[in-house]
Amino acid sequence: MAQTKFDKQVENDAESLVFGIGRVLAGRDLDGVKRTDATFWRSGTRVLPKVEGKVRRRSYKPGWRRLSFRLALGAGVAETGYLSTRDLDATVQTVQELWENRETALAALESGGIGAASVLTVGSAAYMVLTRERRELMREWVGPLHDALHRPLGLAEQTEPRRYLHIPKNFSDDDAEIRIDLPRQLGFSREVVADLITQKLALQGVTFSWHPEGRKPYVLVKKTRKPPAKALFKDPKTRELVAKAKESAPIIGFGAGGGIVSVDLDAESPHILVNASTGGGKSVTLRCIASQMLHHGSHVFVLDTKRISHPWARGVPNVTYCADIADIHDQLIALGMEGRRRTRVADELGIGADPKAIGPRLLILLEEVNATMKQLARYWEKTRESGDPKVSPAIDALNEILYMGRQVRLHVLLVAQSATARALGGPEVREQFSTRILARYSVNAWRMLAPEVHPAPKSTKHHGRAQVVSGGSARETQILFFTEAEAREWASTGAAATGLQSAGLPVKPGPAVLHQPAVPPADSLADAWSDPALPPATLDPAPAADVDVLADAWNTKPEAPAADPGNPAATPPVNPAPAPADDDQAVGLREAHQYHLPDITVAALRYARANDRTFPKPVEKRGAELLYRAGDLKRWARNRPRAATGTTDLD
Ligand SMILES: Nc1ncnc2c1ncn2[C@@H]1O[C@H](COP(=O)(O)OP(=O)(O)OP(=O)(O)O)[C@@H](O)[C@H]1O
Repeated sequence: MAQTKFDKQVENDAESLVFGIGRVLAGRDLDGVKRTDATFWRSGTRVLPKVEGKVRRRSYKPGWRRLSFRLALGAGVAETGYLSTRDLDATVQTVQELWENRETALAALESGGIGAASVLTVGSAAYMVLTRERRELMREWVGPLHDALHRPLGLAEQTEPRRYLHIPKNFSDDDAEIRIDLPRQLGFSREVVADLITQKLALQGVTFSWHPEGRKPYVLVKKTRKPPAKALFKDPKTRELVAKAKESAPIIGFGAGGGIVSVDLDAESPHILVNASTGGGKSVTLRCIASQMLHHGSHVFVLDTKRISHPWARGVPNVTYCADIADIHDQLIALGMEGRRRTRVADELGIGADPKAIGPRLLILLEEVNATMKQLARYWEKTRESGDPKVSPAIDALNEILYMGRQVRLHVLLVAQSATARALGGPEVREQFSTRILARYSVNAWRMLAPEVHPAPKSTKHHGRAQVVSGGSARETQILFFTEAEAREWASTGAAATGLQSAGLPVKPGPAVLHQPAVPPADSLADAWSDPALPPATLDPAPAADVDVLADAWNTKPEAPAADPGNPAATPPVNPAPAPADDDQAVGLREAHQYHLPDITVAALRYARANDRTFPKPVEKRGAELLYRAGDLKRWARNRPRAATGTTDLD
């Protein structure tokens, strides 16, 4: 008897059902297409020939895992259904009650929902924070390595990267070990694979040990050429090397194999940028460079709005410590003037002149540039008068100094945290720092500050470990560590102590007192280092071309009207708050307390005189009593580490 259409349909459906159940139990794709070489017991490693379209990750899973998942899902659905049908009356009654009290139910759901949503949000935020590093590792390193490596290794693109790339979160640490599982066939080129791993993970000084034997071949990657774990100044050999280093090329630290890492401020890079997140070793780096330069007779200007960044430097000869924003403002302007004077001197001396004829090397340590720039802008906003330029002349001066050539022996060591690095913005400003020291940096900070080195080497948390970027390459460096006492001792000895370069110079130049007159005050830097044969420095502002680069970057003020360089008379006046006339009075400590520093007791002044190295030097004597310049005492009070007395108020 002929088969009816209905019979055929039943037969087909039964057949499909049997096949479907078979596929479910075998853990195969339900549409029956075999896409990968996965079996019931083994995961897949490649897509089968002639398979088209996207192959999902689940197609690589072994059959038994897919079966377990399906059984668990089915059991869950069945259990829920069973519970609700077991007592049908109760289920119906519950639904009816909910419907009758739908307002209350909705209100309960609403508040419950808000609670659940809050818990979910907090949970998600915590999850995001806790897994941030892991996600960054996958996004920045494991994923890109897989993209580059799967083909040379003969693996399918869809292979789960974590299945064969075992890369620890801290893979750039000295003792980290990277393991990469290899296909059994070994039909790949070791050179190509090793090269790709080194490049994609930005590894330096690593060796590969191949293990092709057995069922699970793999390669291990370990760092073998690494910088020393510590670089301490107290080590006699290190001290000897430091003593031999040139003034223009202080030792920054030691690289792979113990090689010296230094930067020649005359030949390579007049200014250095230090970027690190908090605790990344910024102060230690600055201490290391500044103390070595002081040892050779350089003069250092610490501009520190944080006030306590460099306690070791307070009172050291040739160090001017400015913690108060008014003094930082004045000092930057004086340094700008000095830079201009030096440019003229260099011009007059011509090529081949002794660079020392220009004056001692000057190093500006600018701490936390982001905060400092904001404070300078606010200070100028408060003090400027009508007719003054809108942009802070101190910011202009810094900008100008950054653009001065290395011949003027004026160097800036600038500290920025990563947020500030973004704010540095324009490539013009960044280019002035051809050497950049980065430690504990984010991928974004690296992209911002060292885009020429790609991919960014992974940052490590090893104390004192940094990347010194210059000339288009990055050197992993263990920064030379001076304790505060060592830095102080080293800075106070050598040329600084013999006065080799300080002859005829004020040990601690006073603040620049900037007023309307065209000639700088007697105690300004410009005067102190001026060659009498040269015309006095005038208060011309920064060249118009460079006026707003930093100001823009830190979003301070609109562009200042351009000054006419050929016409000093047209120069906009630079007009910070004039120093009160009585600042020049010579006063004893009691008078100082009575008339100038009422918040500091006479006893405290006496104590400071005996114990504080930064206490001003007396200028006169009245009988047995030592007298001090009132302005010096006030400046000292403003710049003390924590004292608020006399501090410039920006609010
Ligand atoms: N080169 C180094 N060698 C050994 N230890 C170091 C080195 N650099 C930094 N450290 C350690 O890290 C700590 C933090 O360093 P440092 O104070 O310089 O960081 P920072 O970036 O200035 O921090 P903050 O942002 O809080 O001012 C130091 O106290 C020291 O213990």
